[in-house]
Amino acid sequence: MNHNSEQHTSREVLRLSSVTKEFQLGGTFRKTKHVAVKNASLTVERNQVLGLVGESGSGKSTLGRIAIGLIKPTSGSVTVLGEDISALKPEALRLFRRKMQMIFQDSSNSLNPRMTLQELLEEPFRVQNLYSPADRHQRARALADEVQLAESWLGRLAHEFSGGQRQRISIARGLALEPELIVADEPVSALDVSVQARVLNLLKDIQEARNLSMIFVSHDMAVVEFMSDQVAVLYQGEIVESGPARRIFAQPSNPYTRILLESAPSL
Ligand SMILES: Nc1ncnc2c1ncn2[C@@H]1O[C@H](COP(=O)(O)OP(=O)(O)OP(=O)(O)O)[C@@H](O)[C@H]1O
Repeated sequence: MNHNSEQHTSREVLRLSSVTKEFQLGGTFRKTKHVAVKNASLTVERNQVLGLVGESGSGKSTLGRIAIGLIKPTSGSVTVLGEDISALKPEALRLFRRKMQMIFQDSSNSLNPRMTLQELLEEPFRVQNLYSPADRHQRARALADEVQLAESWLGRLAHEFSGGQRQRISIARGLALEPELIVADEPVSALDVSVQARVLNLLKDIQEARNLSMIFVSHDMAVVEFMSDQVAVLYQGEIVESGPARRIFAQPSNPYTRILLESAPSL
C-alpha cells in the first residue's frame, strides 16, 4: 500500500471508471465471450449508500465484486480510497481488502455450525493475527452487542441461531475489521419477509453510525428506496440511469427504470 491511501481525505470512497467485464465461455474449440458489465462508471462517497438495481443477470453482483477487488475487470479502473486496486499486487490487495467487505445473501450458510458465537466473532481477528486473546474477547462482545445479539448467547453454536440471527452474525463478522466500504449483495433476500425489515433497519443504523459507504445490491425496489441515497440502474450490463434515489423514484427518466418501478409490487 502506498501513502496515497493514508493521505486520502476526499469524500469519495469508491470510483469505478469505464469498467467492463467479459467472461470467456465455451470449450477449447468454440470460444465466445459474454459481456457482463459494459463501460460502467460510478462513485460512492463516505457515509453514502448506492443502490444497484436491475433484473436477474443484469450484472449487479459482478459489478459489486469488481468494486471490492474480488473480480478483476477486463478493462477500466477501480479506485478505493484513492488507491487504484486493479494495479495492486496480490499481497497489497490482501491487506487492502480489510477496508472492503462483502455481505452475501447466503453469508450465513458459510458459518461453521459447530463454532460458538464468541468464536465466530473472534475468527476475523484470529485469521488476521490481530489483538491479544483478551482484546479479541472484548471486541467480539462489542460486535455481538452492535448487531443486537444478547451476551448470554455468546456460548451458543451457529446452528442454534435462526436465519435472521445468523445473518446478523455475518454482518458483525463483516464489520470486525472496520471496513470503509461494504458491498451487501441481496443481504435479506433469503430471509422471511417478517425478518427482512428488522435486519435492514439494523444494517441502515450501523451504516449511519459507522459512516460506512455501501453498495446495496437488490432486485427489490422498495428495499432499495429504503436503504439508498443514490441509485444506479443496470440493464444488460450497462448503467442506464443513475442519480439521487429520491429523484429516480419520483421521476425516473429511463424507460427501463419505469418498468422496474411499475413491476415492484411491494411499493
Ligand atoms: N463466472 C462467470 N462466468 C461466466 N458468466 C458469468 C460469470 N458470472 C456471471 N456471469 C454472467 O454475467 C451476467 C451477469 O451476472 P450477475 O450475476 O452479475 O448478474 P446479477 O444482476 O447479479 O443477477 P442475479 O440477480 O441473478 O444475481 C449473467 O449473464 C451471468 O450469467
